[in-house]
Amino acid sequence: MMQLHIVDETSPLKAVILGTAESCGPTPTPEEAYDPKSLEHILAGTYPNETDMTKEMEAFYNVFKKYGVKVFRPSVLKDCNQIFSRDIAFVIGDKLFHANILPDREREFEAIDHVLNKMDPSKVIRPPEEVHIEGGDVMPWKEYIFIGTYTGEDYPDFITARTNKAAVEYIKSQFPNKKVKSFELRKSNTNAKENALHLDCCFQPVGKDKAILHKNGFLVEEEYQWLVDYFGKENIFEITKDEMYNMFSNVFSISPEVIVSEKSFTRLNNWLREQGFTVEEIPYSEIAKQEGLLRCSTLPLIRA
Ligand SMILES: NC(=[NH2+])NCCC[C@H](N)C(=O)O
Repeated sequence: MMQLHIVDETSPLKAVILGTAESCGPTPTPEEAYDPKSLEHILAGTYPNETDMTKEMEAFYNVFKKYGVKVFRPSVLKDCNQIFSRDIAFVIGDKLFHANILPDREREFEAIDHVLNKMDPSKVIRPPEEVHIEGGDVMPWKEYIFIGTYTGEDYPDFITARTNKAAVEYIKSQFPNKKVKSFELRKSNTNAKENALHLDCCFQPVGKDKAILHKNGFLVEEEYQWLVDYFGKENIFEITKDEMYNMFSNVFSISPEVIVSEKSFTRLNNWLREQGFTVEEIPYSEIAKQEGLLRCSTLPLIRA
């Protein structure tokens, strides 16, 4: 039986689900888009194709193989976008939570059944229906669980708001011994530069005590400031609006020392190397057009 174990974002990765771009279907119509960056590329005629995205995901797969990580893939559903495994479920401690994801994406979950079958069924949990939550908004970090949310009254108007207040309360009730810290995120259905789709689109811890952060992704200044104070200004790489749009905060840690990043993220990759990290650079700019990147494409199951 598989022993799940995730308590942070960077401990050495042992097992992961990596999404797939295979049979991701034709270019969606503008009405079918559920994030502003995909919409932008659908309208401009630059939406990415399956061949290019599959190559990018293979490059990611090869990095995992190089570091000896056990990689599971979803079974391929016909004409279904299954790139962003992160959102369909998430692991905290030794439990896997079945995300109550955007209904447009619900189908993606059945494709990981063969992985769930390896787990103790009592450790696979489905939150109640009113709890809206996606893995991109959930980050266990030592004694904390960080959660991105949007609690405005206009929550139902935002297809980009995926984690609600009930989710924050639910996670608190499940983990009474953890400190659950929530962050209100800026949402826009139409402007990707003003939209933090998930917490991992404007923030991510790296290494043991550092973080990548974008101020404008946060709606409440004190919540942003809390992160600055927690990590310390000198340990933070603050990214610009354009860098957030390019998904700089969505790199992925294989260990506290090794980070997978996009090859064009020059300013970030140089900073990471200056801090002593090994940076595994891969091409991922086609997938980036769908407002997700490396962290979004993974669902970590075990970190040592
Ligand atoms: N964890 C993430 N940031 N995932 C990105 C998912 C992107 C996808 N286009 C969506 O809107 O659902």
